[in-house]
Amino acid sequence: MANPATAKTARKPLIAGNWKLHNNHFEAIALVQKLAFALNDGDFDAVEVVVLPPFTSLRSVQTLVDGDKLKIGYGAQDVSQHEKGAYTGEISGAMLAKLGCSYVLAGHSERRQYHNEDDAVVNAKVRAAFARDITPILCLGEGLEVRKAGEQVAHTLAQLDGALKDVTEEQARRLVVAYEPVWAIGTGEVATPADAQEVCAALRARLGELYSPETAQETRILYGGSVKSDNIAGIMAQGDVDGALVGGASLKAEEFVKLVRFGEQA
Ligand SMILES: O=C(CO)COP(=O)(O)O
Repeated sequence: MANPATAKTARKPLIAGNWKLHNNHFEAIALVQKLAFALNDGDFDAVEVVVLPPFTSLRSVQTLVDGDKLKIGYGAQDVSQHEKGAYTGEISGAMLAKLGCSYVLAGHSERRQYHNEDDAVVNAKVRAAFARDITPILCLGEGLEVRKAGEQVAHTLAQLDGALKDVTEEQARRLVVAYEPVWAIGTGEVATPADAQEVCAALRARLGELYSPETAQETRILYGGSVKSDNIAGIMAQGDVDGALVGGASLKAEEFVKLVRFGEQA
């Protein structure tokens, strides 16, 4: 078994901003420019920085990132499980790949809750992303009732199993997992570092069972849910937490920059 400390060092931290339903394309450009202006090469060497704007802002973000050779990555918040066809309102993996998206969220709790996405749909979306060489950020997490019942580990592991059906080991090596307890999203109710570590460690162990210990050690596992500059340091100090998936705090450039510099926060 690899030394956990060594293994963690080998995984580059990822700080991803999920903008949700915020920022038209003008606002998106302004925010990415502010981030690019404030962050330096040292930041980008230490941490991978990614933004996940709404679909309508992706083209503008692509043009800015490509034109100015910015080191900021970008991706989408959702992808259709379908390749093409009569699916009004859907966006395919091929379309996202054409826009240069490196990442796409799959199974965010807001999609599960408001769009009835179950594990089978999430699995199809994960595979649709991999089919286009886009890295899915697979979101998992329990609601408050499950947490109160102490079932958070079993619940998230079942979501992981469901989402990774027919995903190959070679694909799993590129996967990013995000543990986002639903009760901590947008509520200001952040999980304690120990809460985050408990589930992230269990997810990594399950990846080891489903694939191999090597793959489990390579996979980055993020925490998400009310991450702010004043709580990120404790969360990032955990052995199995490799980054953060950030909603509200990613909409303000100054705050997002502080998150990227999590090592400097108290
Ligand atoms: O859902 C989240 C990121 O995907 C978390 O959102 P908040 O950071 O606003 O709680």
